[in-house]
Amino acid sequence: MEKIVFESVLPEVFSGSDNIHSEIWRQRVCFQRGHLYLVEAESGKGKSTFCSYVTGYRHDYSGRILFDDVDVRSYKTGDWTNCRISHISHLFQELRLFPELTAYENVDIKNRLTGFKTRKEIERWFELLGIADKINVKVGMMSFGQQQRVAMIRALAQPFDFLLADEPISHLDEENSIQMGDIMMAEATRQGAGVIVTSIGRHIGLNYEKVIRL
Ligand SMILES: Nc1ncnc2c1ncn2[C@@H]1O[C@H](COP(=O)(O)OP(=O)(O)OP(=O)(O)O)[C@@H](O)[C@H]1O
Repeated sequence: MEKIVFESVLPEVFSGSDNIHSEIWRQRVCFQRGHLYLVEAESGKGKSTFCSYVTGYRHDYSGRILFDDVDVRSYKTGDWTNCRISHISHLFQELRLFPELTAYENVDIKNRLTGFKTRKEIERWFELLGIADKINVKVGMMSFGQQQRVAMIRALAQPFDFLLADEPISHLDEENSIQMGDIMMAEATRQGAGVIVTSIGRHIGLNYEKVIRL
């Protein structure tokens, strides 16, 4: 997939509001593969809603969302499944890890769908993110910041054309944020993928090509 286009999209929840000043809602915006975007907004403006539309978990909007000129309203369940396995990866704001599985199992359960990364490569990410000692610990026993790092590793353990990172560093210190940004961009560059980071204010210091106010 080369591009994602939002055309006059407006979430139903905002349909009664005349007071919308957004560079995405009701506008035309094109996200291109291989480019890096920051979507900034205050709480409640719809960052998670935006991600849910791109990943097909929600469809409560007017307007059109196009993947390479195809309106995603025509997508069937199988199309969305294929998309999530091989084209769009999503780091959820609320992570959605399985607390009863270990950190490694959480990554492996995704990686096994495509066999994209070797165990060695995954272990290397755990090392780089400073949680190698937690690899066999149940996620329910880890801090939120540690879980955030596991969720990023899981998001990277698949092929993708676009990566959506919803508030990826909300619980990380400066050093880990930088490391997370480096790892994320290294993998995105390797795959030639587009990256869309959302932020409420504090964000990873990357060379964003476009900053969009939601
Ligand atoms: N599943 C849903 N169905 C319908 N409306 C929703 C749903 N989830 C959130 N909303 C509404 O959409 C609006 C935007 O919410 P959203 O969670 O996308 O904001 P956000 O910018 O991600 O906020 P935050 O930074 O606080 O997480 C809110 O008014 C919210 O009530």
